[in-house]
Amino acid sequence: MTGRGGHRGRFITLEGGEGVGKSTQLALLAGALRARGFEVVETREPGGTPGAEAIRALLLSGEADRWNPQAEALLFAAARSDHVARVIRPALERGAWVVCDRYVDSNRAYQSGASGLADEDMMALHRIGSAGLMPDRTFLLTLPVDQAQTRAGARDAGLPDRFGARGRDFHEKVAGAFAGYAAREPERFRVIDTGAGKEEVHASILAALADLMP
Ligand SMILES: Nc1ncnc2c1ncn2[C@@H]1O[C@H](COP(=O)(O)OP(=O)(O)O)[C@@H](O)[C@H]1O
Ligand SMILES: Cc1cn([C@H]2C[C@H](O)[C@@H](COP(=O)(O)OP(=O)(O)O)O2)c(=O)[nH]c1=O
Repeated sequence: MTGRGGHRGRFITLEGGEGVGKSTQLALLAGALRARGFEVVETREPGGTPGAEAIRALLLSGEADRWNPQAEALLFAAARSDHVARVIRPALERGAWVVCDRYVDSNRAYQSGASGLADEDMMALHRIGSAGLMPDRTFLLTLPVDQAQTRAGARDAGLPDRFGARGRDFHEKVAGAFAGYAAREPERFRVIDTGAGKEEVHASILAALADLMP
């Protein structure tokens, strides 16, 4: 999509399990892109619009079994549909860069890879809800599950949400599913280990965006 001045907006997503460093890296990346003079829209899923934030509250609070996996998948796709239509597409059309904390690959990894639904069904929901809009680049941030849980535990002061509260096996399945998608789509994905310091990880992410810079 080409904005005014001929600059094409880019759509970047950060994916990975809880506590791997997505929000930290999103803020650093947005700052670096702004320093290069781009308009940058920082956003997250589920959420990013009033309607999608309302759905987020339904999804992340309450009992572990509040929703069955099918209902959960539909709610995430509904939140994404509103977010894409009201925020992401308009931003890309005016030539902005959009950096988003989680997107459809989270739907695939959590509701399909770890909860047993079919990946093709998640992609079908994405086609219906969001015309299948895919990112230009997806960073899969990786860290061993126990280290990520330690980081998330320190951040959340021992109060995890409905997903964070699931067991280690669930989070291992999520990580395995993400790795599988990244291996199958090497053009779109870059896998970044976040065991190093924040600035070092940030530098790796910027280097892995060089081919998309105008
Ligand atoms: N490279 C890093 N090294 C050490 N701690 C980090 C690093 N990146 C993030 N953290 C810390 O780990 C916690 C989880 O990071 P966060 O960015 O919130 O993860 P996510 O958004 O993936 O859940 C935060 O307290 C953050 O400050
Ligand atoms: C976007 C999305 C998120 N999720 C889950 C992953 C997270 O556990 C939760 C969002 O919580 P969030 O607090 O944003 O994640 P993090 O702890 O990584 O900062 O929702 C899905 O299961 N499917 C999806 O499509």
